[in-house]
Amino acid sequence: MSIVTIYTNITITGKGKFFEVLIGARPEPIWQLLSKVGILYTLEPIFTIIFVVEFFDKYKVGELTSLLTSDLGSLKTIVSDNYQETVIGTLCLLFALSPQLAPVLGLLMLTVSAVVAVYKRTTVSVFKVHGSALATIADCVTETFAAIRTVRSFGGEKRQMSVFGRQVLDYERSGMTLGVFKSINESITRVAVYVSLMALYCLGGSKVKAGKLAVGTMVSFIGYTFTLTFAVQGVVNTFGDLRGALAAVERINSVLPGAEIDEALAYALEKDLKRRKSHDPNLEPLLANSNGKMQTSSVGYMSSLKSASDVRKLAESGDIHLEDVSFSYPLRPDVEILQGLDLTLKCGTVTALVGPSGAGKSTVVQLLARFYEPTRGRITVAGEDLRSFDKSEWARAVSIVNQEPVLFSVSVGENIAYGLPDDNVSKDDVIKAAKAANAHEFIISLPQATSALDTVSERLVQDALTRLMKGRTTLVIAHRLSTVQNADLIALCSDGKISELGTHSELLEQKGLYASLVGSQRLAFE
Ligand SMILES: Nc1ncnc2c1ncn2[C@@H]1O[C@H](COP(=O)(O)OP(=O)(O)OP(=O)(O)O)[C@@H](O)[C@H]1O
Repeated sequence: MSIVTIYTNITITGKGKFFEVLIGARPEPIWQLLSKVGILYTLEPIFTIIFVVEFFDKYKVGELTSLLTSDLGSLKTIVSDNYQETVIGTLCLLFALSPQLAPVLGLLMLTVSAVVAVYKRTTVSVFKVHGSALATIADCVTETFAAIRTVRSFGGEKRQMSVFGRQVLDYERSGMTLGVFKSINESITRVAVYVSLMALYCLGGSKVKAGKLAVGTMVSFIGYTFTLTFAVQGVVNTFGDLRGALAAVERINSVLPGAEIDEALAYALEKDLKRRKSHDPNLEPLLANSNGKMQTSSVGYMSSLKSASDVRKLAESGDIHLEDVSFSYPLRPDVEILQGLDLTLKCGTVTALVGPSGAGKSTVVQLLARFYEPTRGRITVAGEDLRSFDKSEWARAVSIVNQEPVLFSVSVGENIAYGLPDDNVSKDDVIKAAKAANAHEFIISLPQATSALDTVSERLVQDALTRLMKGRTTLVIAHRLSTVQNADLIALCSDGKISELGTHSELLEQKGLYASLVGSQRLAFE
């Protein structure tokens, strides 16, 4: 009687790439056969299967068959994480099981390999397009959230949504194309397998009939061919995809309940989208769930918001008051950044806001731009509470010029168009805006590169700003004394309040914090 034990010692540190399979010819002692059949190894990373065989009796076909049949299951389980290795390992065992059926198996392998090779060649570009479509979506999302303040200050939400929607549609299209390729590959492969199966039945059947092959051997042969080449592949792939998708859904679900919806902004966007006559197909997938109904809960209040023309009129004619404004950031509700701040920005004048680092100057700007609402107190424009203004319209009335401007990864022209109110901005509008910013000459000298904007003379930018500020209500936050001292009014912010107010000379005379900032050169000519 044969007593054969197989010890498997498997080390997997990655996917195997190079295999050398030694296949022995029968009949010969089992340990020799197994040592030749079973040594699979990869050079890098290491994938080694070592069979240690204890052999006490002579080799018998039937026992070998049952041994392979019973132990192959565990071997399959062990290596099933690595599909390629599974196939190659299984093939070795199948060759050992029945060299008579090997030609059919070879045919199957050749056909499948050819299909896979052709498929891989033809789908490289499809995969690339699909991958880059996904990367583009990721870039767009990263860029949008990194520059969310710029997006909001220009009222660019709809534009970003449209760009995102277009990219999602591109991704969907490339996914469909890829799906077609995958289906064709799957179909051809399956046809190859079924044809091979028929051939196996014919060939194997004739050998069984002639008494040259055991029925069990043939059944095992066919069974393993299918189980290991397709079922395992299909199940592993499907469950892999499903697991990934479920994990993603779980992550999304863990984030969504904590997200707060800015209802005023959501309402303004929906209203804006409805008002536009032009139909943007890129936005459709993103709005598919709204069914044309407002999603916001306070529609009554929202629909009483001031119209575009009212907002513009009030912004152009009225003073802006911050009245007893207190504010804490949502993530730090216990820290009050502004504590009853009062400030008036006179219509058409320049107010400079100065103060120590962390005093809350940028926070004031963010409240004025309505990135946040005051926790207490209110901001009024010409006596009207800012909360009664449509957020999108207010974004159009307010411009924020950052010290470090954000540029989106589109052309210079598209970056300029971002700040213009209409969706269909003409080239002339862009040129006009570029001229107003003293940037036209410089831009037309550029080959394509936006990064060279660093070389624009700061003087030119300053001149353009000075010109554009005329007649506009302006709040300047600056550390440059020349900018500050020319302002109509200087407000010093400290401890969340305005503690000093006046012109440059008045504040110097007060000999307070402003005078000491100037004295210590924290406000300085540069
Ligand atoms: N998003 C935020 N969440 C929580 N705290 C914030 C946030 N943004 C700013 N802060 C905190 O609010 C305080 C005021 O910040 P702010 O940027 O308004 O000061 P600043 O006067 O403009 O300072 P600087 O001159 O250094 O720019 C700081 O302590 C800052 O850490």
